[in-house]
Amino acid sequence: MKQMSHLDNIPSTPGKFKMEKSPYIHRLRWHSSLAKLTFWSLVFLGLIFLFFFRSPSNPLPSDPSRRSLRTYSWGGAAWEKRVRSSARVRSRNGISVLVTGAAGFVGTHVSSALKRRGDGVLGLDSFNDYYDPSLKRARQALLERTGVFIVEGDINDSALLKKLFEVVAFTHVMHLAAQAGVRYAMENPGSYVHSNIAGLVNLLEVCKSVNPQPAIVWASSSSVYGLNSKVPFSEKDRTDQPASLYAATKKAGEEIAHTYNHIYGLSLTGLRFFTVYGPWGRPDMAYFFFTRDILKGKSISIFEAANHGTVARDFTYIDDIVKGCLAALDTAEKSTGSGGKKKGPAQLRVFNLGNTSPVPVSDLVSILERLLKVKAKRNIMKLPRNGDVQFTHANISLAQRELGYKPTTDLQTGLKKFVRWYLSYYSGGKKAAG
Ligand SMILES: O=C(O)[C@H]1O[C@H](OP(=O)(O)OP(=O)(O)OC[C@H]2O[C@@H](n3ccc(=O)[nH]c3=O)[C@H](O)[C@@H]2O)[C@H](O)[C@@H](O)[C@H]1O
Repeated sequence: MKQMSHLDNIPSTPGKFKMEKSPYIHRLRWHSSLAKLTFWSLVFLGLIFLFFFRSPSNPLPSDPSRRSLRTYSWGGAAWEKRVRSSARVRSRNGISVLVTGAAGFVGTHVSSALKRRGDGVLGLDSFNDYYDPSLKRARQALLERTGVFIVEGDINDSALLKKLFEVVAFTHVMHLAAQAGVRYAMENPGSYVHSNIAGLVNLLEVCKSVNPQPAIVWASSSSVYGLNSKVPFSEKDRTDQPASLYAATKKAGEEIAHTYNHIYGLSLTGLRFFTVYGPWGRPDMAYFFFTRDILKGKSISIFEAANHGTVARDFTYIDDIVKGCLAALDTAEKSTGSGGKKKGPAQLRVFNLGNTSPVPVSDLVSILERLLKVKAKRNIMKLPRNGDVQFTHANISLAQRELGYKPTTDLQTGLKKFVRWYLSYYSGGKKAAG
């Protein structure tokens, strides 16, 4: 009773207390306070219940901002054996590489190329549902046939990453796991922070602590050039005007890489990919969903800039990108630190990996029309304010000089290969599509 009158005496809103004098009002207040107490107690109990009894095996995969809640099962003798066997180097002077995002578009191609030349490869992928996970599973099946095991897990899971380094002393990490897509950043900003910032930092934290430290090559993006209008884009140009949160997180990644290189002696190479396309590509990219929609007879939106200005991209074929990635791994110097301590200066690089011949999006559509033998229903619309920039164009002389990078596939040739794969994959021949 004492407690109640005490509660009763606490004004819910400052200044209100003195006005309430009638005993009737006091009774009402007593009831409403009891009701409030009961209500908040139930809310509190509910929260405790949610916190402690939420089933970890019931993730929320359709809400990527909550990906941190997802749990995966890993570990055990059989699992470790698979990890070891996948990462075993089978050629002289081969390297052992942890490929994050291995079930992704670029990750699958890079993993299979490394495996083909006898390197040890272990994949890591969260299989999130940003786009159709069945495509990721099909890529996984493809890699499994070549002897690459993909561990299912999140780059934010330190315990898992530490375990992987305990089992295998990876010489290199090819870090391709990321939240991709420029326009989606407006829909789900949290997923970009989760993967491209928190995930990257977590990975670097583990890499800096292990002994020996691996050399790291990772995917940055052409989008870091943002509103830069000096063409072609050179690594020396300004990258402080990102036009999307995606671009901002990739740019942040480059700065984070600088820090880990500076403090811990990690060898870090960032690759600025320019609109990569090809077989086994990403369904969220324009060339991919244009193909799907043209075949379905659905209209497609083609963006144009103000005053009918052309929107263009330096589309880069996947095989050229793979060569650039492998060359970056092969020329990466060793990290200089160990066990979290820097011993000397380490390599820090950034390269453009583009094609150096931008193509207007409307020309991309014309090529697809010819290859698919179907006329597109074109809906020309003004470039929405969604993070897209008007054009990209890579200066690749640095990559040419340092990596021997030389793209050889033009858009026409590359799209032909993509369309052949697309038709085979989606006409029921999913398994045959290679
Ligand atoms: O280089 C990168 O770093 C990025 O490349 C890719 O981004 P983008 O270059 O924007 O590719 P993509 O979406 O295929 O749009 C292609 C063109 O079609 C135009 N576009 C797009 C959609 C549409 O409906 N209409 C349209 O005209 C659109 O305006 C654009 O001009 C990756 O997705 C990204 O993850 C990142 O890696």
